[in-house]
Amino acid sequence: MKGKKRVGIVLFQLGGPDSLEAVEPFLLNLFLDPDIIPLGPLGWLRRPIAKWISSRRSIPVAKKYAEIGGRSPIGTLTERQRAALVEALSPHVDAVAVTAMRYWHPLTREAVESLGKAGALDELVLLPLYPQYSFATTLSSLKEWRRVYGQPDGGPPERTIDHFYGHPLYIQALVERIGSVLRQFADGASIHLVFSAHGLPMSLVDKGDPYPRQIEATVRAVCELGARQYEAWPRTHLLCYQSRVGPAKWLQPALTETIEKLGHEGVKEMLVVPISFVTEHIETLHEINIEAREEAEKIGIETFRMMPAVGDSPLFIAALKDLVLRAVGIETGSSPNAASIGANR
Ligand SMILES: C=CC1=C(C)c2cc3[nH]c(cc4nc(cc5[nH]c(cc1n2)c(C)c5CCC(=O)O)C(CCC(=O)O)=C4C)c(C)c3C=C
Ligand SMILES: [Fe+2]
Ligand SMILES: [Fe+2]
Repeated sequence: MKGKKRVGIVLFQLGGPDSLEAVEPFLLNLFLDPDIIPLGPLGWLRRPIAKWISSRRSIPVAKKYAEIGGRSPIGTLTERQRAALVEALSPHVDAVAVTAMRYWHPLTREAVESLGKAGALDELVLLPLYPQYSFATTLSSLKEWRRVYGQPDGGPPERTIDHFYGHPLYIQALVERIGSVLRQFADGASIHLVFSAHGLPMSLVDKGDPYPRQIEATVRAVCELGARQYEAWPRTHLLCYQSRVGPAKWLQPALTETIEKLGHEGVKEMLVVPISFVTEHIETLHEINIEAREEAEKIGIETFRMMPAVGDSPLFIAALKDLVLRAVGIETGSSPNAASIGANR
């Protein structure tokens, strides 16, 4: 009998500064990315503009990183996901998983080097850890992969998982996380569920970026499943977008406006659900858990809670495992219904 397949897995993520000194070069890498800031004919100004923005922005942003422990936890938390995924896959395939961060170490180049050291592979699975596809995240990472890795002759066949916003185990992982926080309220049904996704400039949405539609689909699926599984599932939910950068028009409504509006309506209890992230980082730990919380308190909201990210929870790792096994054509028999997975964007 043939042994297990050797499967390379590349986990793509945004990355974050691992020290306060790394904040400025991290931001420089981010603002140098034409998929984050398309400059069109002004592209030749990219470097001076990116240098200017990152040097100015690094001062307030480093203060925020200082308040959440002096670094982004995204590297450590992604490493936990990577290790848990390899372990979960071990009965089925011989997995070699590496992480390719878009703007800070381990960068894509380092991921390619690590894979090179792993020896021959039967297949390669590209798995961006962004549940919802966006030009700014998924596409940017995959383009960087192609630039750095190229298309080596005789390389293993590549399978790309470019989104998983409706995967039943991912949805279940979110519902379970929300459920665990709902229990901390006297009556879950009467609180406000506020889904908060990372924002996106309207310029990308107008170019056909499927991200907002996929976010909406995730929210719908979570609420449908939650209402079926929990008697005290909140009767009201809203979707808003956080972390706008710069003066251009972004997806609306903003998280801050939403909190303000709910406060004025007399809402006293809310649970914020970060919906586009799979680990904690500055956007959840600072923007929601510090800044939005302060805002909420000021406006009279008495109980403000945030759902912890799906992280390396067994259900989320099971979702990633299922995605990888399907990508390499292995059926385990315990997989969820194929029809509900990876619906078209
Ligand atoms: C879900 C995913 C994300 C989308 C879509 C996205 C778009 C996007 N982001 C910026 C600018 C910044 N993002 C920053 C941090 C950051 N962004 C995401 C995810 C998405 N971004 C994550 C996970 C993080 C956290 C990284 C960490 O340190 O832990 C930052 C840096 C922080 C700051 O300066 O506020 C910037 C800048 C743009 C412009 C954009 C769409 C075009
Ligand atoms: Fe971002
Ligand atoms: Fe951001």
